[in-house]
Amino acid sequence: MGKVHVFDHPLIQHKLTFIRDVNTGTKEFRELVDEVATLMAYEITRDLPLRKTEVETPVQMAESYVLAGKKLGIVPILRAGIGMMDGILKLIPTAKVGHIGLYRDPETLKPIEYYAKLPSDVGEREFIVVDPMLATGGSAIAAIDSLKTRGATHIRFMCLIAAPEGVKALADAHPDVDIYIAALDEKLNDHGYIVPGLGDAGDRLFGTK
Ligand SMILES: O=P(O)(O)OC[C@H]1O[C@H](OP(=O)(O)OP(=O)(O)O)[C@H](O)[C@@H]1O
Ligand SMILES: O=c1cc[nH]c(=O)[nH]1
Ligand SMILES: [Mg+2]
Repeated sequence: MGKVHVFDHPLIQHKLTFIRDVNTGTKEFRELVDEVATLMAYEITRDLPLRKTEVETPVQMAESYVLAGKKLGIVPILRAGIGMMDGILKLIPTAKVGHIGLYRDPETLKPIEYYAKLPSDVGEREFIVVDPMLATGGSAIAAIDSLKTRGATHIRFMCLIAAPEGVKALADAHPDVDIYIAALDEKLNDHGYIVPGLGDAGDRLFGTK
């Protein structure tokens, strides 16, 4: 079973309050999601492996460290995942980016894939799949299915807000995938929205409502 990590860093929790706020407009919402994504990227990379190296400083040679693990890939789930991408790339600028396009059918709540484009060296990378919302879990499960079908073997999932139903569904479907969240909310409502949540992440990011 994958682990579930809740990032309780005070800056993340503070910014999340304003992301949730119904009175926060599109510009500020987008900026806050970007900032929280950067902070979450800082936390999620905490366990990346290092190897020792040497560097010549202006004073003398010094023992130091560089990253030594697999190369990284970020996969935002379109659309809303795009809102987290730049914030992550600020800290991991050499990561390659794959895109998986999914929307939730409003009647059935089932995800429909409409796009997938991944780096060519999928099998050699460790992927972080990102989406602000983990509701029923259907979209995250489908995105990770799609990545695995194309050869990915090391995958983590990162979101802002998760419902318990989505965490359970994702953990059951992909027990090898660790889940990183900023907040675990109460439940889903009858329309599959997270309660209390933040509303429709895509619409709030892109101003489409
Ligand atoms: O866990 P689930 O029940 O699958 O719901 C979560 C999905 O719903 C939202 O996307 P949406 O379908 O609204 O598409 P959008 O990003 O294009 O707005 C959200 O960004 C997730 O991808
Ligand atoms: O609460 C929710 C659930 C799914 N997608 C969203 O954007 N918000
Ligand atoms: Mg949406």
